[in-house]
Amino acid sequence: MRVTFSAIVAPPPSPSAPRRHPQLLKQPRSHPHLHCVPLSASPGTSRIRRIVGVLEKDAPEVETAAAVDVDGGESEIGINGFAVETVEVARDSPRKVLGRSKKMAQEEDDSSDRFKLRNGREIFEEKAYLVGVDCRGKEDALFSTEDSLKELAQLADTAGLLVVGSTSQKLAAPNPRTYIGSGKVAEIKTAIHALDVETVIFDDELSAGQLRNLEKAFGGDVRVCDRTALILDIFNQRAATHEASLQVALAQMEYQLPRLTKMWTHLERQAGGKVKGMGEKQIEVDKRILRTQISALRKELESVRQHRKQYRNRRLSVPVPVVSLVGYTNAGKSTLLNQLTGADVLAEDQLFATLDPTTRRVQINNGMEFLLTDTVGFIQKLPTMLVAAFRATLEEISESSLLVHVVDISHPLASQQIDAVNKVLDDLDVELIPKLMVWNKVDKADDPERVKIEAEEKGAICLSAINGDGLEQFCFAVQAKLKDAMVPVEACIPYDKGELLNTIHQVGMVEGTEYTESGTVIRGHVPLPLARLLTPMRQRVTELTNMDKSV
Ligand SMILES: Nc1nc2c(ncn2[C@@H]2O[C@H](COP(=O)(O)OP(=O)(O)OP(=O)(O)O)[C@@H](O)[C@H]2O)c(=O)[nH]1
Ligand SMILES: [Mg+2]
Repeated sequence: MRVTFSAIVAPPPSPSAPRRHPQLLKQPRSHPHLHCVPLSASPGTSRIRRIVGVLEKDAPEVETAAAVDVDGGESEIGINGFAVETVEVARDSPRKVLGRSKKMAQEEDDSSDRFKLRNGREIFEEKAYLVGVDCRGKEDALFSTEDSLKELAQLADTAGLLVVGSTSQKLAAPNPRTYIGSGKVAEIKTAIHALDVETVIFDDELSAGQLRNLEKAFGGDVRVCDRTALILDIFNQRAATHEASLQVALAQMEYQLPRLTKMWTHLERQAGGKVKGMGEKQIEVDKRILRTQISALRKELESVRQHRKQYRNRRLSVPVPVVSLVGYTNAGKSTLLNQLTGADVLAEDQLFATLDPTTRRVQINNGMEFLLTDTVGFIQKLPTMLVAAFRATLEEISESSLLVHVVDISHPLASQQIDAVNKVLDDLDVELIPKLMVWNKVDKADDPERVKIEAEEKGAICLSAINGDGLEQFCFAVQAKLKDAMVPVEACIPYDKGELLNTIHQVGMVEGTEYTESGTVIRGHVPLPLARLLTPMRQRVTELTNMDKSV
C-alpha cells in the first residue's frame, strides 16, 4: 500500500508530555510536530498513528470512534485531545516502495548509520536541502545570503539534520505563491531526486500558502519548512525546564495558528468531496481551540513569571549588582560563567545550548561581589514570536546593572553578529543600562596580538573564557563599569550595624574609612538601592561635619 505523507500541521505536544525528536522514529518524513506511534502491523509494513487535528476540549475521548476505509487505510478519532489516523506504511520510504534498485538497497543499509545521538537522544538524520533568497528589499540585512545559508546549515546540524546541498536565488521580490521563481522550484525538484532530499528548508519565513504550494510542487513526501520552524524545533528539543517548555510551546502554537490550513483537508478527500467546506469549518474550530490553548498557556506562563518576579525581588532586596551576559549564540557566555563561578552550565559547540537563565555569585579579589546571569543567545532573524515568548526570561536582562556583550571575535562574521545582538537589544528597552563589550575566543583568532590592540582602542576587553586569559582584567572592568553606575556616598555607620558595613564592602567600592565616636565613616560608591538605605546615615555625616565646623 502506498501512503502519501503530506506535512500535516499538528499542535505541539503539551510541555509536560515527554519530548521526542521528530525523526526519532525511523519512518517516512514527518512534520516536526507530528508524533507517530508505531502499532502492530503486517509483515514488511508498520502501522503508525498520526495526528491529524485537534479535538474540541469537551469532545468525547474515544479510542476508535469512526473508521473510514480510504485506500486501505483506516481513520480513527482520537486520544488526548488529538484527532489521529491510523495508516499502514511500508517500512521503506514511500519512494522506495515503487521499485528497489541496487542503489536504493544500498541506501537502505546506509540509513542505519543515520541514527545519531543528539542532546542525549537518538534521532534519525534526515537529508536537508537549503534555500536562500537575495531580495532587493533586503539591502539592510546584516548577513549576505551566502553567510545566512551557512548559519542555516549550522542550525540544521544542531537540529540533527544532514545538509546535502543548498541553492539561492536573486529576486526583485519574493514570489507570493512559492517564494522562489518557478525555474528555481524545478531546479530544486531535480536536486531532491538526485540527492534523495527529505526536507527543504527556506532561510526566510514562509506563509501558509507558500508552504503548501511548495510541498505540492516538490511532491507530497518532501517536507518543507522555514528558518523559524527550525529554530522553534531546536528550542523544543533543548527546553529543559517547565518555563522554557511553556515558552517554546507558546511560540510554536503562535507560529502554527496561521498555518493550520492543511489539517482537515483529508476529511474532504476521505468523503470523496461530498462534504465540501467541511475542512474549512474544521480549520475554524481548530483555530478556536488553538487560541484557547494559547491563552491558557499565557496564563500559566504569567503565573510562572510572577513566581520568578517574587524570587527576583527577594534577590534585589540584597543590593548585589546583577551583571547579565548577552550575545550571539555560541559566543561563549556559558563558558565565561562557568570559568568565573565554577558553575556547570552546559557549554558546547552547538547553537542555542542555553535556554534558561542561570545566576551565580562572583567575588572579586578585593571583596566586591556581583551576580552574573547567563541567558539565551541571540541570532539574526530571531523569530519575533520567540522573543515575545521569552520576554519573561529576557526581562532579567532589563533589570541588570550592567550588560556584558560577549562576542566570538574569532568568528568571521563577528561584526555582523554584534549588529544582530544590538538589534535585539534595541527591542528590549535596555538603552539606559551600561554595557561592556567583551571579545572572547581571542586564543582562536588569527592574530591575537593585533586583536588585543584593536580591543584596547575600542574599549573592549579581550579574553579567552576557555583558558582563563584576561579574566582578571574582565573583573576589574566590570567593577569600573559598575562604579560608573553607582552613587558616591559618605555615611556614618553605627558600630552596632556591622552587617551593613560588610554589605557596603561587598557590593560597593570603599575609598576611605574613618573611625569616629559615632561610628565608622565610609567614603565610596554604592549601588542606588543601597545609597537609599543609607540615607539616615548619610545625613548623620552632614550633621557631624556641621558640628565640626561650628566648634
Ligand atoms: N577556543 C575557544 N573556544 C571557546 C571559548 N569560549 C567558549 N568556547 C567554545 O565555544 C562553544 C560555545 O560556548 P558556549 O559557552 O556554549 O556559548 P554560549 O554563548 O553560551 O552559546 P549559547 O548557549 O548557544 O547561546 C563551546 O564549544 C566552547 O567550548 C574560548 O575562549 N576559546
Ligand atoms: Mg550558553
